[in-house]
Amino acid sequence: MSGRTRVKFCGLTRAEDVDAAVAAGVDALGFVLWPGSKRAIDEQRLEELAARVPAFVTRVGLFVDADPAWIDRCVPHLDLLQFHGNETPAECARFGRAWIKALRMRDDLDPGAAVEEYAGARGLLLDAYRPGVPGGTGETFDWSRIPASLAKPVILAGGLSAANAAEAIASVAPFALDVSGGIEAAPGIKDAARMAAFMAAVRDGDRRRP
Ligand SMILES: O=C(O)c1ccccc1NCC(=O)[C@H](O)[C@H](O)COP(=O)(O)O
Repeated sequence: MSGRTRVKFCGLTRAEDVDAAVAAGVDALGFVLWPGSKRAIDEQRLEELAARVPAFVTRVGLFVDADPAWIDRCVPHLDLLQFHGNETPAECARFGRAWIKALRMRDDLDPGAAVEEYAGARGLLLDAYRPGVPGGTGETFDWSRIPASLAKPVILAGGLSAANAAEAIASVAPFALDVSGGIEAAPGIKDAARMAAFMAAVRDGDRRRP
C-alpha cells in the first residue's frame, strides 16, 4: 500500500494535548480505556476529549480484555476500537464499530496467520512484545519480521519518535505509525513540540518513501 503515511497519537489525557495534536495534523487520536495504564482515562474524560475532536480525525478507544459492558458505554464517543489483549475475532466484532487488533510481536507470532484469523479487522497494529505489559512499552522490535506484503493495513507501533519515524517508513512502508511515549514529556502528558516534530519527520519520510 503506498501514499501518505497516516499517524495516530495514542494515550491522550488532556484537552490541550488533543488541540495540539489536531493542529499538528494527526489522523487519529487514541484514548486508553484500560485502568492498568498510566494513560488511562475515565468515561467522563473520554466524553470531554472526544467532543473536542473535529470531523475527519478518528477517535480510537483502546481496550485490554475489557468487560463488554464498559466497551458499550464508551462506544458512543468512538469511531474505531483497538483491542490490545487476548480478544478473539468474535469478541472484537460484537460492538457495531470498526476495529483493529494489536499484535505484540512475540518470537513465535506469525503476522500472516493473524491476518487470516482477524479477517474482520480494518488493520493490524504491530507492537513490541514485553512479557506482562500489554502495550506502551516505548520499545521497538525487529521490523524485518514484518512480511513485505500483508493483506491488511499495517499500523507500526513501539518505540517510535521523530528520530526514527522516517527510517520506519523507509523500512516497513506501513499504512500508519502509532506513537505514544515518543511524543510525551511524561506518561499521559503530551508535548506539543514533540508532536509537531513527529509529524515533520513523517512528512520527511513520505517524501523519500519507496
Ligand atoms: O499506552 C499504554 O499505556 C498502553 C497500555 C496498554 C495497552 C496499550 C497501550 N498503548 C498502546 C498504544 O497504542 C501505544 O501507542 C503503542 O503501544 C506504542 O507505545 P510507545 O512504544 O510508547 O510509542
